[in-house]
Amino acid sequence: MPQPPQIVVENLVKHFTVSSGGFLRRQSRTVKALEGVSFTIAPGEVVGYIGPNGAGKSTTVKILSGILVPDSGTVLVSGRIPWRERQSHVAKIGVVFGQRSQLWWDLPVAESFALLREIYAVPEAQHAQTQAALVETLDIGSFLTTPVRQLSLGQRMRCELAASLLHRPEILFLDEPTIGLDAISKLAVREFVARLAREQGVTVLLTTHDMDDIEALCSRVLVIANGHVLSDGPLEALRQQVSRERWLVIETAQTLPPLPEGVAVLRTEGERITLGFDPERLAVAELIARLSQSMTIRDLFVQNPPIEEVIARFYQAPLPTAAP
Ligand SMILES: Nc1ncnc2c1ncn2[C@@H]1O[C@H](COP(=O)(O)OP(=O)(O)OP(=O)(O)O)[C@@H](O)[C@H]1O
Repeated sequence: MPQPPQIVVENLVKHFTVSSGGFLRRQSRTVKALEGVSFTIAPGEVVGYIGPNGAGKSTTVKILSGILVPDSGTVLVSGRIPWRERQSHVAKIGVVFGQRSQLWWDLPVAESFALLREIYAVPEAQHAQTQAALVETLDIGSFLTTPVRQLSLGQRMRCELAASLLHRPEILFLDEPTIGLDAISKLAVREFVARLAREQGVTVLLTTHDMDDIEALCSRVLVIANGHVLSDGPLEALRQQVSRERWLVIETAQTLPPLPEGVAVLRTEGERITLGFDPERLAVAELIARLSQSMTIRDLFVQNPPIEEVIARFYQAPLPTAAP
């Protein structure tokens, strides 16, 4: 039986009024950050929340975590209205904003952790146990006594993750958790989040511009643009919605013969040529056979277009017109 949703968002609307101009010619305009956003998330799901800059992602996360109040619409997180029941709500959620720190800049990491224990009123024994487990899995033991401002970004992000989980939340909101990290730190963060969801059933809503984060972690992706949800489903479904195109990459020292209709050269790098084609119009075996008739191919492989390209095309597609 499907589980009842843990997060229910219905018709969320949030507008901001921003003033511009000088003291005398002051003007104000309305920024429509969210224009009727709805979705549900089941317990234990790991959902990617993606969209171009300014789409409304952070605004959604701020409302879900009780920081912002929407103009209209309803939100229930484990049956709670986040901005009404803020205290009991924050005790059950963890939040990491990659661009901001929840740690005290001048204090050693361990002291920040101790302060968080007090803020969340976590019993000492439970705190010690959770902290020990987090220190081990995130490998942050060697800099617990270092002031936060002296940590590298990768070290700090691992501490942020630990800080957000010390009170054992059932839901984790991650806003750009891998931004600016090197490849190894990104992998460490991804692996940690995957384990958290798998082993402890923590629900994760992950906002990111990094498609590798999405591919590594999310069984489902919500796409938002201009305050509207444009798509909701597995990444593969999104790919198919945008294009059936596949790529044939060939290596050859020769020049290409005239190509069959519907096949295009996408890029040429030295002796490596990437062709785009629609497998429903022309089967890959047929394409290879036709090319091989008039040239020698040294190596070849077929691949899907990188997900970044798929998403970029999706963002460029015409947006639904807003209701007047
Ligand atoms: N406090 C605010 N005051 C005025 N406008 C705001 C405020 N917060 C957000 N906005 C505007 O609302 C829109 C949505 O912003 P939001 O931060 O939710 O986007 P985002 O999808 O998180 O973008 P990014 O990927 O760039 O982080 C933007 O146009 C932004 O400028």
